[in-house]
Amino acid sequence: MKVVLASDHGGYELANEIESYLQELGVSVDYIGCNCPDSVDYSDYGIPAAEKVANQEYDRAIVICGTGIGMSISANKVKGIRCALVHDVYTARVTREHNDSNVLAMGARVIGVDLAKEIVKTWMGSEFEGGRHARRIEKIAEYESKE
Ligand SMILES: O=C(CO)[C@H](O)[C@H](O)[C@H](O)COP(=O)(O)O
Repeated sequence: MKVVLASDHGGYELANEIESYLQELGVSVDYIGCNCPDSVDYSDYGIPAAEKVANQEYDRAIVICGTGIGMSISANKVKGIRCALVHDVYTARVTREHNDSNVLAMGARVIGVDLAKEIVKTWMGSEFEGGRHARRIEKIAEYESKE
C-alpha cells in the first residue's frame, strides 16, 4: 500500500505527525508538501495528491488542512476520487466499507493528533464491502463519465 500525503499550512504540523505514524505502521508514504508552515493554498496540494491516486501512482491519499473541507472539496473534483472528510473513528471505518474512499481528509484545527492517528489506522485497516455499496459508487462513476 502506497500513500501520498499532502497538507496546507493549517495541516502542516499534523501531516508531519501522520507521516511518522504511517512509517511506524510500516506504510510506504510520500509527503508532497507544503514544506513549511507559511500560508499556502490547499488546492495546490490537494488536487495533485488526488491526481496521483486517480492515475494509480499511489493507492490512497491523506490530505490535511485546517478544517479538512478545502482539501476534501479539491480532491473530490478529480475524476475517480472518493474523498471522505473524517473526524471520528466510526466514519473512518464506514467510509472504507461503504464508499471505498480512496482519499482521507482531516482538519488539524478540528481534531487532535491522537484521534487523527486512530482515524488513520482505522481507515487504512478497513476494507470495502462491495455488494449494494458497489452499485452505488458505480452510479457516481457513471455520472462522472458523462462529464
Ligand atoms: O479550506 C479550509 C477551510 O475550509 C482550510 O481549513 C484552510 O486550511 C483554511 O481556510 C486556511 O485558513 P487561513 O486563515 O488562511 O490559515
